[in-house]
Amino acid sequence: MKIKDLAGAAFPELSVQLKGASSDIEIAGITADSRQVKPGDLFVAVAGTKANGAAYIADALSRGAAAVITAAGAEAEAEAGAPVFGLSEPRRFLAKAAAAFYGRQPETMVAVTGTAGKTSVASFTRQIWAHSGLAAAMIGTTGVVAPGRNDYGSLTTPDPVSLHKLLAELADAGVTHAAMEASSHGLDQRRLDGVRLAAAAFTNLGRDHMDYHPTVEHYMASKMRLFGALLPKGAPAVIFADDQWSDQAVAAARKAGQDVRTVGRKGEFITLKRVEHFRHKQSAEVHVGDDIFEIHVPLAGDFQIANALVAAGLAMSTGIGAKAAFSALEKLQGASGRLELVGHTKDGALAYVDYAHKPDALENVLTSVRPFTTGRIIIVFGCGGDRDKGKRPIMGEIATRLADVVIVTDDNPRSEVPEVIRAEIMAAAKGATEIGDRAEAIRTAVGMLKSGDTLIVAGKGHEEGQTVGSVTLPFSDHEEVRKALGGL
Ligand SMILES: CC(=O)N[C@H]1[C@@H](OP(=O)(O)OP(=O)(O)OC[C@H]2O[C@@H](n3ccc(=O)[nH]c3=O)[C@H](O)[C@@H]2O)O[C@H](CO)[C@@H](O)[C@@H]1O[C@H](C)C(=O)N[C@@H](C)C(=O)N[C@H](CCC(=O)O)C(=O)O
Ligand SMILES: Nc1ncnc2c1ncn2[C@@H]1O[C@H](COP(=O)(O)OP(=O)(O)OP(=O)(O)O)[C@@H](O)[C@H]1O
Ligand SMILES: N[C@H](CCC[C@H](N)C(=O)O)C(=O)O
Ligand SMILES: [Mg+2]
Repeated sequence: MKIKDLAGAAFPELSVQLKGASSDIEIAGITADSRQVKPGDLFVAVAGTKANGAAYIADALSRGAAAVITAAGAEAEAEAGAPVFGLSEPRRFLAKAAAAFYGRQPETMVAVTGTAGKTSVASFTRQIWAHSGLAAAMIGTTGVVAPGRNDYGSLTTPDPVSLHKLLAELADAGVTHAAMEASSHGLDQRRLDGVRLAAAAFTNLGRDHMDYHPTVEHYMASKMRLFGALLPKGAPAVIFADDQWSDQAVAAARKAGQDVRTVGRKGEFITLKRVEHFRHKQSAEVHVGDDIFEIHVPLAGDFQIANALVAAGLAMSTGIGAKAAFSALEKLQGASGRLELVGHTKDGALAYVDYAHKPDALENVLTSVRPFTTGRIIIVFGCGGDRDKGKRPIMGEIATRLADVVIVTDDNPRSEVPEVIRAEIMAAAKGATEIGDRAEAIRTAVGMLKSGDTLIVAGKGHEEGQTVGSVTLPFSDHEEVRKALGGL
């Protein structure tokens, strides 16, 4: 593909620089990582959190880059060898150029943002579409699920080059519908700017990623790019109505001229009237216009009703009828490691694996299991290293307030000293026990279970590794819980 065809009219800044022969430069591939450059590739230098790609232009050229895009101003300093063009938004260019280069995307794409519930909503939306016979996919924290495909994930929102390569593969394999997660990092770093969205959704906002975002307003504003910058005018914006931040999300979508569809107790598109919680399932009455539906969700946790309604809202905004959407909910499978029942003791104490690794999620999950726990709630959790340190004491406090037995352990300490992370949690977790080794912490907790108790092992969910330093050792909460239950 020629460089002039990569970004089309979207980057007049580039068009004016592409004079004469330079506009016919052939591009063999695109990358933002100089170490990945192959001869003939376009290297897009972007400024990141640790490094500035502009410092690697020489490296990219030495590996045979055919051309370079960098921040306006930085091109003057680059060594010659191939054309170097300066743009005001290299990250946006990267996303648009990757979309143009790989070309195809599933016809109907939706994206969901929010602090908690993204993976669940993306997974549920895929399941509702699939229930109606559509070739549907999901892309998110747990990976990629599509007909005949199930890949383990790494980033919640992949970088634009991997994302568009993936979307083209899915479209070529016949996938027509895809639901993806839009993380705040992804939105802020323009990873989704090349995706053609048919609808988008917002679940809620709570504390997360305060190591990356300077303020909660910046965090919310990054999320609101989904409506303000990405979703086309007039397209459906499905918004969970019962969160503290719902009004701001509605205002952002209205300002962008979108078709706002609220769901929840205060929702106008899908109105939640009544919920009954059982041990492993929930039933609810919902109204859509003048129609009344009784829905049954075979999952525990109040929050799953909220996620199910957002997913139904997205499906109903992309061609699925209300009846079909709600009947699909009866067969819903929870996303791996989201309040997932992994087993129970002989006398019926339940053991769940959950992905709560932030305060609101922990609070939600602990309050969700209280109504059906006649004995004690036992929680095993930790906090990740190289991530928001402020959430550690907050999560310590929540755990001790809402659970009866708290065991603080390790969860991906990464480059930090695990004892220090645990101490920061323990400082606000009066009466908690500290057991660094996660497998031992799980064994200890399972060994304590008595009839009526509920165990929650939180923080790692679907993860298959424990990252200590720069090494990821195989580790699965599911497996450790099963092993411990088997040994009773
Ligand atoms: C903080 C963060 O989001 N970092 C992501 C970001 O890296 P960055 O732009 O900050 O990279 P950098 O290291 O500063 O380097 C800047 C640029 O120089 C380039 N470079 C660097 C070295 C070199 O030799 N040559 C070279 O060209 C890099 O490729 C990069 O393009 O862009 C990279 C490529 O897209 C990501 O891999 C990387 O994710 C890191 C690994 C990460 O851990 N991200 C997490 C925090 C994340 O994104 N999480 C969200 C939300 C999770 C959730 O709550 O669900 C997610 O979407 O997963
Ligand atoms: N709607 C919700 N409201 C509050 N908490 C929720 C909600 N949905 C899920 N949770 C909690 O958050 C955890 C993660 O859920 P999920 O993976 O669906 O969210 P996510 O937004 O994708 O999270 P991440 O950003 O970490 O990928 C669950 O295990 C549960 O503890
Ligand atoms: N997407 C999140 C996942 C955190 C999961 C938790 N197990 C941890 O390692 O902190 C992040 O990268 O911040
Ligand atoms: Mg997720």
